[in-house]
Amino acid sequence: MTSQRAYSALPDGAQDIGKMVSSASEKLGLGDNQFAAGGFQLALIGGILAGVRLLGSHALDYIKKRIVVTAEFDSRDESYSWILNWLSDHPYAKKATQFSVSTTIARGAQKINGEGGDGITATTYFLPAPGLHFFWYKNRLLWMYRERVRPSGSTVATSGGPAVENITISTLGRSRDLIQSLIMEAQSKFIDRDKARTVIFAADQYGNWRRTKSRPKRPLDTIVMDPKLKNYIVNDAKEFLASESWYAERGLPFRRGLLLYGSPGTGKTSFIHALAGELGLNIYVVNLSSKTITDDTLSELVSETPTRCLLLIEDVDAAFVQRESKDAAVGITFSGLLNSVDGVSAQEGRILCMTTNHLDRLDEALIRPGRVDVRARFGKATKSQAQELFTKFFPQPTVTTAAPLLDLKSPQSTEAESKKTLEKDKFVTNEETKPFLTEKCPPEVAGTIGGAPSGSRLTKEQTEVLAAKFAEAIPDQTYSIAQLQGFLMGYKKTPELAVQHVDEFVRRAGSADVSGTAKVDFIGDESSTSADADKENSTYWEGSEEQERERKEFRAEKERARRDSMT
Ligand SMILES: Nc1ncnc2c1ncn2[C@@H]1O[C@H](COP(=O)(O)OP(=O)(O)OP(=O)(O)O)[C@@H](O)[C@H]1O
Repeated sequence: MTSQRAYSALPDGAQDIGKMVSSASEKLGLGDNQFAAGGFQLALIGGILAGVRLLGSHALDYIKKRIVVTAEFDSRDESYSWILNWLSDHPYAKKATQFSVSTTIARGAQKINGEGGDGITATTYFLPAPGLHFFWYKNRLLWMYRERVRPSGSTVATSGGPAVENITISTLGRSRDLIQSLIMEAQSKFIDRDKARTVIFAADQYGNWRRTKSRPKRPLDTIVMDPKLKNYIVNDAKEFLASESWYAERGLPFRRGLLLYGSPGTGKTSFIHALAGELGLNIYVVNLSSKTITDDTLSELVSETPTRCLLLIEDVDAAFVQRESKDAAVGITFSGLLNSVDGVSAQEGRILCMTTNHLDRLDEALIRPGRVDVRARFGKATKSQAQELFTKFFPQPTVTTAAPLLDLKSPQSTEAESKKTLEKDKFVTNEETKPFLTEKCPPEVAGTIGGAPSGSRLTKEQTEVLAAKFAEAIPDQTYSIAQLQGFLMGYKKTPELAVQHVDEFVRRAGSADVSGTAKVDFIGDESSTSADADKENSTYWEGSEEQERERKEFRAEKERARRDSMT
């Protein structure tokens, strides 16, 4: 009775609940025990109120779903970058009083640097700060909520990683069309941004792909190499990308493997960049020597590459040389690598490009047909390639009248003249050019080899004469293109001086320790490869016999060591 009286102070609805609870406790025979009855009643009231609240929030949720459309974006997903990029361009972001300033468009662990700008300072993005924002889109009011949350759980991808961000964009109504069109617009704006560029992704320490930079697409014709080999690889890759159904009909995994091998500085990486540009693919780079990469992260990374991309593993031999030298910190195993590149989770439609300076150090299993379909050897510059490099380095002029060539026979006048030119144009020199020039170099100019400024003062014919002289002085297949380019960098505006000093460069390089670089490489031609291609059902651009013999000896030695260790 006491408790019934106490309920009279409560509002009508709650009084009724109180009375019902009280009579229930009496029916249960708890009325005499004040403590038991009180506890029971409190528990029952709490339960009923929680139920009412739950029902209320469900009802609210239900109503919200009927009248509000919401899209959610998670910073771990690519779509988050589309939205941030879109928002940074929206008039609201430009006048929002609560905004965050960023030089990157970050999506969780992945950062998209503010590319562009003036090339010195990064582009700055102004974004609505975390919290609630209202803005207009196509004459409709939208609201956005941006928040930062700590990732829950500890998957490989998120453990210890930075905070995750969420954005929700909502509007009144029942149709998704408006928000969908916003998303499509954001996506195409984002894609357009990268159309003329090759985007490079690398694995970060959390096992996520992280966008590291984007570069203007490198034109294929800036790569000096055997044109037959160049065309072969490009056409092969194009044909591959267009043959998805052919692979599907035969039940073959839709993947292609490419191995580029040869001395350092012969253009393997540069060619891959140009190839990616030509195919319109982005590059995903894996560094096997990285201490944070394990079999699991590699497999996860490979499976997370997009369906069309170029997966690049540079210096593929390096990780396993370190492994053999018992560097316990290297977390990748050879079988882990094999499983990742051709395991079930490996993405379809990707071109795997591997590079190495030491073909002979690669395990046969890694480069067997199916994993590597095309092998291409990159050799030292032939005379004609040296000539081509020279003409590409000093681009064809727009001038039609011949300028007087600098007097090559009068070193004093040419040195003085070149100094004058160089005052305006500082540059770095490599070892070969040090004796002549010691200035600082501007960043590489995209689209030209090495960065020689366009609009030379010489005519095409004059440049060609100099190029022929340059090639004459360069011994065949002795220097890498990078070495020759390094030398030419010292004479960005004075091709005559380059020709004047080329003999000295050759003499110096000859007297320096160039063991290993003086060895003659060659780029095989198509005819010399057909036998191997038939034999191994794969297209090979083979190296010299000597290299092949070295490889066989190396394999035999490895086999002997394996057998010895078993006995
Ligand atoms: N064949 C080439 N055509 C045009 N440029 C080249 C060529 N070879 C080298 N270079 C230039 O030399 C530099 C180094 O080239 P690159 O990194 O592509 O060589 P690499 O063969 O991948 O070397 P490494 O084996 O050491 O990685 C770049 O600036 C590139 O522009």
